Amino acid sequence: MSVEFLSTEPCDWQLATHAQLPPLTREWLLDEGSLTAKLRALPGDFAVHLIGQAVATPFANERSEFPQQTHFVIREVLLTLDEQPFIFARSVFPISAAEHKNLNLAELGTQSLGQSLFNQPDLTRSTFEVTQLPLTHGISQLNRLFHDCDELIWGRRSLFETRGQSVLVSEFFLTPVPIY
Ligand SMILES: C=C(O[C@@H]1C=C(C(=O)O)C=C[C@H]1O)C(=O)O
Repeated sequence: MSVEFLSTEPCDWQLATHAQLPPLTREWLLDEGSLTAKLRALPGDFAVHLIGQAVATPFANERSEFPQQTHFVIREVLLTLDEQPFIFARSVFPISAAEHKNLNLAELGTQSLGQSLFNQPDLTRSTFEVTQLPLTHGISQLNRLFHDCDELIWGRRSLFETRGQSVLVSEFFLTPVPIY
């Protein structure tokens, strides 16, 4: 069964240290803790809505994070509070990570990827890269569809490493996140 992912175009990323981030934006984008935990601390019922998870071809600037790998799984989700989408997240990981018995990535379903990653004792995370999307980007259009709101959507990405495996996680902060 082929999956229709929502991400249809890559983003331009830059190291967070080079970006001029307003203070509240910085507080959200550069928080190194679990975004799932951060959302769960807000009012409302938290849920992960799975858009899709399948073997697929990442964008070139995602593949370049895994120079030795050739086959990948892509996972896209919406993190919601009371059914309102707060975060659109896209994760890319090699098949080897999907098959790793301790990571349980292949069976995640609507469980949060973060709950699996942040339970790993040897977890490390790279420096954040950030992006601010143009209104024409597909993810900005997604936000308009959900929230009838035009904003330059902020995103961040980082590379998690655990058990010799790597997971590239990109998270896009939709307009209910209090940074707009
Ligand atoms: C990495 C985390 O996991 C979150 C959940 C995701 C998922 O279930 O696919 C993807 C990205 C994150 O927003 C986290 O909670 O920090």
